[in-house]
Amino acid sequence: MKTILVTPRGYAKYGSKAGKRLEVLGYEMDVNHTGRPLPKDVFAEKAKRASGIIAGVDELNEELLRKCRHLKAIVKFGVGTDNIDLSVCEELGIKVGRCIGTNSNAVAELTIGMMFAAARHIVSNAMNVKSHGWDKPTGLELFHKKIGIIGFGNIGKHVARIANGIGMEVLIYDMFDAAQDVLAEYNAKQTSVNHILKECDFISIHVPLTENTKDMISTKEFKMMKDTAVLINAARGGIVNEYALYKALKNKEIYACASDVFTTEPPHREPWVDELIKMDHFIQTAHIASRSVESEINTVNTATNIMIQLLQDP
Ligand SMILES: NC(=O)c1ccc[n+]([C@@H]2O[C@H](COP(=O)([O-])OP(=O)(O)OC[C@H]3O[C@@H](n4cnc5c(N)ncnc54)[C@H](O)[C@@H]3O)[C@@H](O)[C@H]2O)c1
Ligand SMILES: O=C(O)[C@H](O)[C@H](O)COP(=O)(O)O
Repeated sequence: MKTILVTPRGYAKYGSKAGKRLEVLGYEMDVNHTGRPLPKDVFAEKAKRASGIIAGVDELNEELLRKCRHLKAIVKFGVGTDNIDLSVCEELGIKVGRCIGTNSNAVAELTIGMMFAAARHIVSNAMNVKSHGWDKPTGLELFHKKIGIIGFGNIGKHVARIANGIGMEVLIYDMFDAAQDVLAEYNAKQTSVNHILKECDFISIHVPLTENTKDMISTKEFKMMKDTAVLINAARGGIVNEYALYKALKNKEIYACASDVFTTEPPHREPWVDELIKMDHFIQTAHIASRSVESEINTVNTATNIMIQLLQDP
């Protein structure tokens, strides 16, 4: 029997009907119902037997891919494929699909939520009240402030749309120039990364993790930012150099940062990482940006359609 390995929790929750469409085509569904990512060794054993994998952030590196002798297709339950060695997939003829746009509004809404939370100390103040305090910190408003969006793809555009509604001035940077009508639609001005770093009050990262974007925001870039700047990273760990971020926050070079991602997830508990995570002007969430009911249902359907298409392609 040919098997489709499915690891994401969203698929286990909402995918039983969609999974039947693959069963009708003769595939057995091996769905991870644990609610947690599979341990690496368990994932590897299951992957080696699979014809298709609907994967979350599970690592599909060269060593494992070369052992997956039955594997025809991988569908990323989301968009970021930095966990999959794409060049080895190409060499081995393993097709790779991703669910473009299905989670982009979910990520944009979390991004905007983090901007408000970081600017108004919502998390640290709620924690203070939970431990019987009644501190009253003063924060910053978003209205009439400049937001710099680095990466103007599906998520960046949703962030721009919401930021417009809040009354922010929207500046964008992308490696590809946006067309004038698209800029007009999002009421956005195209500029350079350096201009965004120097001039923006809120800076939000929405590029993929690649060799070009690793450490895109590090010591030099923090020095360029305003000391009132708020940085949001709901893209990938490693695009913002976390040690440089720790130094910048410790030295009050920026106002605050909120991050949904970390280079290693969960973060390795080194002393400086613990110190960073405890800082009042730093918010860390556990890579939850894509996890809304709406986004997970959308992604289940799209991932299933793509898997069927890839398995049927000659
Ligand atoms: N936190 C989460 O749960 C979560 C969820 C979804 C996506 N993401 C991350 O967000 C990223 C963006 O997602 P998306 O759906 O908007 O993807 P997308 O492909 O629609 O947009 C990415 C944009 O980045 C631009 N880009 C790529 N490299 C660049 C560079 N070096 N400099 C400037 N621009 C560059 C591309 O041209 C593109 O416009 C994903 O790759 C993923 O890593 C995170
Ligand atoms: O790139 C994405 O779409 C998401 O960051 C990623 O896939 C989240 O994966 P999850 O932890 O929800 O499996």
